[in-house]
Amino acid sequence: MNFDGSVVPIIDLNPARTGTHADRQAVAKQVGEAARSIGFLVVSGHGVPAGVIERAENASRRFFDLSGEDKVKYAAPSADIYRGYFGIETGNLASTIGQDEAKPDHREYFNIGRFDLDKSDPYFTTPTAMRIFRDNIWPDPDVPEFRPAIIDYYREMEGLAALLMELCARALHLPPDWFQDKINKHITNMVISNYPDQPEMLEDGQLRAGAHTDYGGLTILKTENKPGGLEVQTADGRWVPVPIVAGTFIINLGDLMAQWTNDQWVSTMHRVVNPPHEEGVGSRRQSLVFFHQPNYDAVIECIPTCAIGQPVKYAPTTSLEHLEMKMNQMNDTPKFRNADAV
Ligand SMILES: O=C(O)CCC(=O)C(=O)O
Ligand SMILES: [Fe+2]
Repeated sequence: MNFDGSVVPIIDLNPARTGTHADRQAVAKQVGEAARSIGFLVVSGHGVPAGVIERAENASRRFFDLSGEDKVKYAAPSADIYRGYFGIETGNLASTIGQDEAKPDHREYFNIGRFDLDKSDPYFTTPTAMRIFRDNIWPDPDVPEFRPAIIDYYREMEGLAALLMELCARALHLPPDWFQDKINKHITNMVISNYPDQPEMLEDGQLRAGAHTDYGGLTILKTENKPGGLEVQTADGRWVPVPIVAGTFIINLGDLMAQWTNDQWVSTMHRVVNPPHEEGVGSRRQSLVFFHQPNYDAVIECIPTCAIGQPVKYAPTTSLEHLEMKMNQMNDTPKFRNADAV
């Protein structure tokens, strides 16, 4: 089942989308095996149109091609707003696992949140909601195609995430809709990261993205096959590359899935490494990352089928409580420090 000898399996979702009940169960079983062993999987047959992906990738590339001066026009107006453009080396993901001294990640990124809130539903207007559902910042004047392309892509990701969560429920011997009321008002942040060409070596110990686990339920990643890519840490501590297969997405579980399952499933440590020096020129790499995050008030506690015969490891938390705990650990270095150097 593993792709090309990798520890990360490739799983065809097509039978789960179009097949019989038995087909769905069979795909769910594969998802469960990957979740239990490495916490990463590569999915093909996902049904997301290639054109939607391509438009989102092209619009994003055009955004990052703007001058630093143009890009900072789309930066968040204050540090507590996690939207819009963040300049190169503004933070280090390794700070979220306690490595406060780690050097800043050599990437720039753009954050997008939900854009279609039903304001007649009080969930979306509470003081907590006001803090989370900030207005998006769109680069309309400079890249008018960005907003529609990203909205279409984000909608596709919502559908794919719902399918994956249903497969997770099946794999955990839960009713297929078990996660439904925990994700139907999700608070997903999508991050588009650009890792620029690296003509020069970075500082010792500095990476494109430092080691971390993701904070939410699951992450859907679309990236490129470039020198200097994504690595996952195996249970015995080795770092191994994740295969980049045309037309697929990489899925990884986040901390909430590990807590829900009492660590039967893994929220795997991963990082983005630098290209070899001789391949630094031409190594520019872009990732579209959909951090599927359950409803802010979703309670995360050991699910019944994972509590059998084992002590429960984690105290209950909520989706938002965990997210904010991790966000507060992120050691933001001064923002937009080198914005015009890219
Ligand atoms: O760009 C990648 O391949 C993954 C980045 C990542 O792990 C993240 O942004 O959380
Ligand atoms: Fe990550």
